[in-house]
Amino acid sequence: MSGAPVLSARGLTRHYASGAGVVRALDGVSFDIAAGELVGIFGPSGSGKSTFLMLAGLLERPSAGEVWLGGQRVSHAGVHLDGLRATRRRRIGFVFQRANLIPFLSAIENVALSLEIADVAPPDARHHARRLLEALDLAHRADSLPARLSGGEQQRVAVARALANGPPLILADEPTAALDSARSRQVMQLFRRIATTRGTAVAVVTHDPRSVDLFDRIVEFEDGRIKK
Ligand SMILES: Nc1ncnc2c1ncn2[C@@H]1O[C@H](COP(=O)(O)OP(=O)(O)OP(=O)(O)O)[C@@H](O)[C@H]1O
Repeated sequence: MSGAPVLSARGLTRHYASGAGVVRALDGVSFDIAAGELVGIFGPSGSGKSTFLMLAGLLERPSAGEVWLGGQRVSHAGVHLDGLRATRRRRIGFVFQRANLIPFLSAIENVALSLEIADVAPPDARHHARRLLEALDLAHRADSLPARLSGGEQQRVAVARALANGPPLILADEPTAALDSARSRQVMQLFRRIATTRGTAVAVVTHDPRSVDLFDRIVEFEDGRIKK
């Protein structure tokens, strides 16, 4: 299995019924992301970027096409999404525009929770969560509630949470849209570091041209397709 792309999208398509017509949100998108690769997904509003992440992240079923993870076909038009829950939890980490941390849990508890949901014993989860926060330069914030953290710190906790189960794939949807340019750069550098040092495949949807130098590759969407 080694050498297979971490993520392979093949002819990925998603149509939505809209009034009398059909919206072709995604229209036959194929591309691979290898281990250790940081890919930027750009394109105008409505071009299908978020839809792609929802399909690649096994959160929605494609109308046609397939999603392969590590050389294994996991999603296709007939798939039952409920049956993919365990695969999603083990193999994919998500980061969204807002950190969406649980407000009454500290930073470390937010990270540990995602491990406990995956059946890690609470003391081990807490230990691992602390190590992750240390690795992301957040050890000194471990016991703070989200409201006491800056936007950039919250987003780094969200990245720690996405990394907690050691997924081979991270999917991020506009993770820096709510941040100023310095903090946005810091979060993008974090993705760069994760890809390089852990060999994680990372796809980041963004409108922000300031971090293009960090990407290994840029994919541009237009009208639900990859722009040639
Ligand atoms: N659940 C849905 N039902 C109907 N149409 C949808 C649905 N989700 C997305 N669409 C449509 O599909 C198209 C692609 O949307 P998508 O959110 O993937 O674009 P995007 O590139 O992520 O845009 P943005 O940069 O604004 O987030 C749009 O025309 C959108 O209105």
